[in-house]
Amino acid sequence: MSLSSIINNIPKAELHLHIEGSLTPELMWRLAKKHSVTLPYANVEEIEAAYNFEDLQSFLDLYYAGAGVLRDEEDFFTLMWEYLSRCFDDNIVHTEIMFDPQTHTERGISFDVFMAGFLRAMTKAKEEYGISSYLIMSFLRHLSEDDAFKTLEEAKPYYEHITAVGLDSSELGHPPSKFERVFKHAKSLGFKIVAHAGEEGPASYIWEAIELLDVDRIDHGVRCQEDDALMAHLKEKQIPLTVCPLSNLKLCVIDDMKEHNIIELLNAGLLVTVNSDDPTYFGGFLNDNFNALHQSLNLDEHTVRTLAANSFKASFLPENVKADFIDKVFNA
Ligand code: HPA
Ligand SMILES: [Zn+2]
Repeated sequence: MSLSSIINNIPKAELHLHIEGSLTPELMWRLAKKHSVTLPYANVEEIEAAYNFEDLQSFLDLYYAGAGVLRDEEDFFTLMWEYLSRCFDDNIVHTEIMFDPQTHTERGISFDVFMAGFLRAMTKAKEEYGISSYLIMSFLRHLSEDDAFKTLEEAKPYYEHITAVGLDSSELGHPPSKFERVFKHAKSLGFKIVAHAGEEGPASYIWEAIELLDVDRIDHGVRCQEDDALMAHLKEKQIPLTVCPLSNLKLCVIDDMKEHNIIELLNAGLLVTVNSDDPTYFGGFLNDNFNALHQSLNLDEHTVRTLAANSFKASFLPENVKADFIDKVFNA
């Protein structure tokens, strides 16, 4: 079997995916028409052509603008349903999905609207595809900690549907320490904790996420290699890194996929996983990320299976469920 078929056929989990970053240009166009929103593009091709980024911020500007077409429950349902259908195609059997409530509440769209749409699609995907999915509520780090506290409070009726709390958006200048109190509170409520750190920001932000936010996983984390003591700590504690290769390339964190350090991190004993981040903006879903790594770094079959097994190991699934999937990864 070719490596690409193995990539397709083995069961996988995705742990770093922003649902707003799975909005296809076609859906953006359709919803803009539906709600009479004027986009700065003449057609779908122009939307696609605009996806050339020089850094994280240049992407985030388009990403937040694009999310502006999401207005009613049906829109959020369709967004989630299209992503979960794509998971089915890629043989993703479990996914832990980030959503940015403040992107919507700031526009006057309440939790009741987007949560109803998300949860309806997630239930349907479980029934029709057998895909399990968890939600990670992410705070926007360019906003204040008070705003994050307010968001955590607004989410109260939905706590049972939210597994973890995360931190995303513009990293530089917004270190994890800015959110120490709200994450302490979220942890006391029983949420798992994740945070983007070490994507554009320095290794010290990864330390802060570990020491001040008490994270269960680091999102990205690829700059950990700049600090030997941090590498040793990540290895010893097996704190997972949810790495996103095509995202790193598109946002110029690396200049060439051949430079990607994911395999070096794996070989150094770190628990790394492969993820798509914002697939419709970065040019590929999960299997595309595996294939891009394979093309540039020449992965072997054992490495692919190890990365897929890591996706379950690093997930928030119950231990017995993880073990069953890991078994399947090595026998599929
Ligand atoms: O890669 C990312 N980094 C930070 N914030 C984000 N929000 C969506 N994607 C990202
Ligand atoms: Zn991300």
